Amino acid sequence: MSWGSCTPRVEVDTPGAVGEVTTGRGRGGGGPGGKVGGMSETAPLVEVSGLTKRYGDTLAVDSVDLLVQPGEVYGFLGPNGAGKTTTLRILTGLIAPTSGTVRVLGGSPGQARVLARTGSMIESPAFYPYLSGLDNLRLLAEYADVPRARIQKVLELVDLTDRAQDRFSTYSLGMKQRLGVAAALLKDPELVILDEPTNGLDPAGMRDMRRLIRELGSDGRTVLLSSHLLGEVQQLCDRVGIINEGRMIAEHHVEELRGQQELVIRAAPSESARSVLRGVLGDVVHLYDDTLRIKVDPSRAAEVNRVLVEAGIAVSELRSTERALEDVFFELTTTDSEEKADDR
Ligand SMILES: Nc1ncnc2c1ncn2[C@@H]1O[C@H](COP(=O)(O)OP(=O)(O)OP(=O)(O)O)[C@@H](O)[C@H]1O
Repeated sequence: MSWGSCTPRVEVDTPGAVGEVTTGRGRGGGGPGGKVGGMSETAPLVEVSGLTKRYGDTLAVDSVDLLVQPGEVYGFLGPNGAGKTTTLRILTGLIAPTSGTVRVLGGSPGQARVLARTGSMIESPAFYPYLSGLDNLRLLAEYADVPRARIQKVLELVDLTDRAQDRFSTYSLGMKQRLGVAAALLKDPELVILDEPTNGLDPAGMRDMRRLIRELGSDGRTVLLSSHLLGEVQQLCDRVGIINEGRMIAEHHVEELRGQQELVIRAAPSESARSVLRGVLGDVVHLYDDTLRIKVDPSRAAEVNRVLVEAGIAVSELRSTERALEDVFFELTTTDSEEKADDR
């Protein structure tokens, strides 16, 4: 867990790693009259270019580019081990990248003036178990020079006021996570970075956390969160970056991803149908089990039907569908989608 500048217990595997990771290229960084480091109001809050992190032979993050714009809720989506936490740890100054350019709020990650405007929860919250939630927050507030009145405010925000006097060790996982978010919000940050905030929570805990994140987003704050849950990102985020094996494989508005329509066809023999349609439409045609999925405008349904019928193929079903983010992710992270057809 990281609180940016207000934690006494940050996890740093490269001491002094912060601050020296930018080249000063910064699209939003150089001009006068901005918020932090001369950053203008409309400049991206997070700018990452060619970010790479290597651990020995493991390439945890591989040439990642990422822009997070002010006021958006950005979802960083990927399976376990994709490189999400490593990227977020770099953005919060906990570790240094091997190479690449990183600017956060117009400055370098980990710079005091950047940390003062960033709240983060990376991995599991780490609090003193024998202290109450309130006392844990008091310690952090003192460390970060935050007025005590703010503590009550953040406890209300995360709906923990009633349990604030109880020991941290008695909290449920959901409450622990919410206290983590409360700590991240202590400094009233412009940018909130949350690593898998619903991880390990039961359905009620997930619901509460999502509600909280929505509130943060609608409050004008910029939120960057990671998740391996497609539905979650779909519900919460404006834009999503999809990362797999360290590489960013797509970055889209959620609506763009979800909104892409396709035709779903059942036809026999299905292999022949795929060959015929690929001959006409190219590699937008995919066969999963015995179902063909074609990424074309649904208005081409009649044409597709005619092509198949003229080739002597019997069409038993032809409909258009909006792709779920899950389908998009599956496709993007599958090198040969037909080989993996059995998984569907
Ligand atoms: N300190 C480290 N030393 C060696 N390898 C590491 C270290 N931290 C991460 N890795 C490796 O880097 C890769 C990316 O890990 P990372 O934790 O960033 O993935 P993730 O997308 O956050 O996964 P998860 O959802 O499981 O947390 C993995 O192969 C991981 O084993």
